[in-house]
Amino acid sequence: MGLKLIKIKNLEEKMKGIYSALLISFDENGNLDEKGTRNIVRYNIDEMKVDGLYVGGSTGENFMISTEMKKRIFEIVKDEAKDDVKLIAQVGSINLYEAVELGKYATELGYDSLSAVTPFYYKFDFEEIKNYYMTIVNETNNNMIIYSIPFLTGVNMNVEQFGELLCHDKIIGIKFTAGDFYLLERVRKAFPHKLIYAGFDEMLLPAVALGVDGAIGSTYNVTGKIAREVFDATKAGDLVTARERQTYLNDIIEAILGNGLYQTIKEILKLKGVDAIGYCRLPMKKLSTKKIEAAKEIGRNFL
Ligand SMILES: CC(=O)N[C@H](C=O)[C@@H](O)[C@H](O)[C@H](O)CO
Ligand SMILES: CC(=O)C(=O)O
Repeated sequence: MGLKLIKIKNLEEKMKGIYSALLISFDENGNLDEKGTRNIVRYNIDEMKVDGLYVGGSTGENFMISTEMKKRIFEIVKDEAKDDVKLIAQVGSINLYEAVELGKYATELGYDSLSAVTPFYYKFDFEEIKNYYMTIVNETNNNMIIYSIPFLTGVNMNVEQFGELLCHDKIIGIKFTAGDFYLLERVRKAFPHKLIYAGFDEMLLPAVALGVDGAIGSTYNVTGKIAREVFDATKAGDLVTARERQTYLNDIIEAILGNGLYQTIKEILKLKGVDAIGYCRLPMKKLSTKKIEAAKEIGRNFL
């Protein structure tokens, strides 16, 4: 094996596993609750036993906050997590200058890899998308994980296009948040040494069956241990256990989605004793008193 391949394989080994897409605590006026956010970080590491944190994702309400606040979040999460777990900083933005600035910032803080959502809103063509990733990688010299989430961005890439990005050494993987398992399998086969993370928690089992290296999800902030059971059982070929655990996980996810995704997970964290304020940023709404009660009920019943 060539030296380069060994290096890539070592990195891939280290970055595998279950990552929470980190929730951030905000107060009622949308200010960052730093102490609460630190407590969520600790809960993920100490109680959910995750292998890593994905910071600044959809779950981090990242697209609704200022550059300065994004930087502060990267800073306090690194300060709290230290080197306990792997850290991925999602820096993607349709303002490429912001993405580069954040990428440099997170790289200096010591984040293990960057990730960037495919640029969205305008219909960027593939040449533009490729230029976006190459710019971030070249300016930061950090690793990059492509964040593909077509149901929110409208950006669909095919195997050839993923391949054009993944052939770059620094582009180490994909966070694949889609239900297109044919595409997932084709990418897996074409790039056996790249990292693929499953993005939909409710479809973890089939993604692991197809050979993903890890998973990044919002619900793992509170279901991390169940996710690991699904992951391990599927890998071990124990499909009876894997399905039973995925079904249990999906009962929880269905209830959470029905009550308000991020708001409900934040309420469950509080129920679990995590001292965080736990509002979401506008325009995301507050839970009604009834829904707060329902969120607690989900936590009490399942977790
Ligand atoms: C938009 C969003 O939050 N996506 C997450 C990951 O990509 C998932 O973890 C989902 O939240 C989860 O699978 C529930 O649908
Ligand atoms: C993985 C996910 O939920 C996120 O982007 O935050």
